[in-house]
Amino acid sequence: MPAPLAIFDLDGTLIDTAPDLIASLNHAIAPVGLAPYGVEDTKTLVGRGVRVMIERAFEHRDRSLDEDTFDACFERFSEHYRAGIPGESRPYPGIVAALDRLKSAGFDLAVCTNKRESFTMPLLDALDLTGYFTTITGGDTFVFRKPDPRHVLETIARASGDVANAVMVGDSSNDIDAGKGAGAATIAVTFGYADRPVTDMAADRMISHFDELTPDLARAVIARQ
Ligand SMILES: O=C(O)COP(=O)(O)O
Ligand SMILES: [Mg+2]
Repeated sequence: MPAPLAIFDLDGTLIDTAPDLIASLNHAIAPVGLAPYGVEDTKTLVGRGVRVMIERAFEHRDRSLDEDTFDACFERFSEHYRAGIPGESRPYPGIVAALDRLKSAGFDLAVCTNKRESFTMPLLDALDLTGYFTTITGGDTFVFRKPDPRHVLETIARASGDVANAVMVGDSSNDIDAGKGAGAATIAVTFGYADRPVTDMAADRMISHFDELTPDLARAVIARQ
């Protein structure tokens, strides 16, 4: 029987990345004359990767976006974001202790994020988190990504886990929908960038601080499946 597996979303779950995402977005859109966004806009912009974030930034300002403009914005975003890592991004309070607890209790840990690998890996490295995870999959690891359940299923497969013994921890409906669709247990965090009320996501459990994420809780949520 494979070890229990705890799978974490990244932006808004493991790491509070909002200030850096928004700063790089503003850097990317300034030359085309789009007014800057604030950190409070993260909830309506972030969650489905950089492409969608840039598309939404134009949509929200009622501006059309052609492919050349997108490419230029994407380039500017990528260069600025990568150069700034880790910037102001920090692991959420209590997450490192929670990862330590789970690991000590025999859990394997994985990351399943819609963030591209080329941003994900350096950020996890810079914050000394990489070593915790047996598997890290990003928004461009496969041809599908959350909320597609296959992103979760393939992450579990790469971690040699079992969906019946896995829990997906995330902040947005992408994470909870993908986890539930895969048949995994789900835990929603209430401190991230949810695009809709966390109470509406029907996760198996909600937590408002990582102090609540104990091996007992993770096992209980998995057992309830
Ligand atoms: O980069 C994004 O838009 C979302 O990333 P996440 O899946 O880690 O929340
Ligand atoms: Mg997230």
